Amino acid sequence: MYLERLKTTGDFLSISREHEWSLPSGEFTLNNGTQVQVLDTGVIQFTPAQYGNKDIVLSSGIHGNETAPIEICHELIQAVILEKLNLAHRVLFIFGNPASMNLAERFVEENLNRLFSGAHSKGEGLCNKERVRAKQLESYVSDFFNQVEAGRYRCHYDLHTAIRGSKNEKFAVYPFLHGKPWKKSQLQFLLACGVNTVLMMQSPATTFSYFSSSQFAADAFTVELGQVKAFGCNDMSRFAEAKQTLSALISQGELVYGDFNAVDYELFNVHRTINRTQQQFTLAFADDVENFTAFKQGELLAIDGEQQIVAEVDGEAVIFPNAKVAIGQRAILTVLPMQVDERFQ
Ligand SMILES: O=C(O)CCC(=O)N[C@@H](CCC(=O)O)C(=O)O
Ligand SMILES: [Zn+2]
Repeated sequence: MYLERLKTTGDFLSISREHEWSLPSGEFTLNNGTQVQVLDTGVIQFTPAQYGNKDIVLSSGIHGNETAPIEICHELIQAVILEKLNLAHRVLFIFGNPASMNLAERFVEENLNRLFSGAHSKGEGLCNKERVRAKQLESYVSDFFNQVEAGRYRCHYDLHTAIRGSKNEKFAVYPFLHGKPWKKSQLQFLLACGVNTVLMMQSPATTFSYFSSSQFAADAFTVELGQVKAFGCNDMSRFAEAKQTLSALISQGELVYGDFNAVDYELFNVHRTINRTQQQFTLAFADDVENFTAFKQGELLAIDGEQQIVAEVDGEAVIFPNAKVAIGQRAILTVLPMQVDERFQ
């Protein structure tokens, strides 16, 4: 049984990577009273003996080759199990796709981060391990939030890295809130993580962060920390603030920020999503063109079959351009700068 090894090493990441798609559940209690429950491979829940009012989900490795956040979460989990970090709140850590970590790939068969909010079960006859995993992850998150009394504070930070370089190295995606106000306190939290750039989505999505935001009213974000690198090849000093702030989030009753200052942030409204619809799909710019590169109105962005897709307005900037996505999926997100206004509370 892996539990003895987990107790002595705290290395839940290695155990998860050795059990790519499932791991028998098990539990134990730390000397400080924190209950440790392994729910599945990559899924570990911590319940302090006396816990505060926050229910916190930290996920990473939803894409297997996005290693910096996996390394951060690995170290946090290890610190908790080895009792170097005392938790103040209930926390659910998720390593999303251990099998794709072992391949050093984004996914094995299908992009896990397009399979939430029930998308795992759409498309008749379609079944694969990522679909099964998405459904399981939904139920772990759902149980985690629902196991305790209603009305508690919920958050979910789904940690990723971008495929391309980015003019803004760290940025977050604020899922569509269906007209609810964006929270300044969340911008402050992200800033404390070293993330000053936030994109406001304008429509529902099948991502993990949208799932927690829409179904559980959690403060949920996709957070992009740097660029894809192999395990061990990240300059972790670039993510020190993120690790420190996440550690504080789970170990301190409340986080305290300085005054909110709009000039600290670079905010972007999502202008449109460009989907790949045809087999023949090419981007009109090179692989080293970074996220947040702005185009002039009329400049060519992509060719989708016969259709030329051009920038609609001056300053339309590209995020996550990827010509290799499956047909029907997002190939580019475009954004325009925006300011803090009355829609932020
Ligand atoms: O750099 C890229 O092309 C992708 C990085 C990544 O995985 N981003 C997430 C964003 C999810 C969201 O829109 O909230 C993804 O594409 O799944
Ligand atoms: Zn990702």
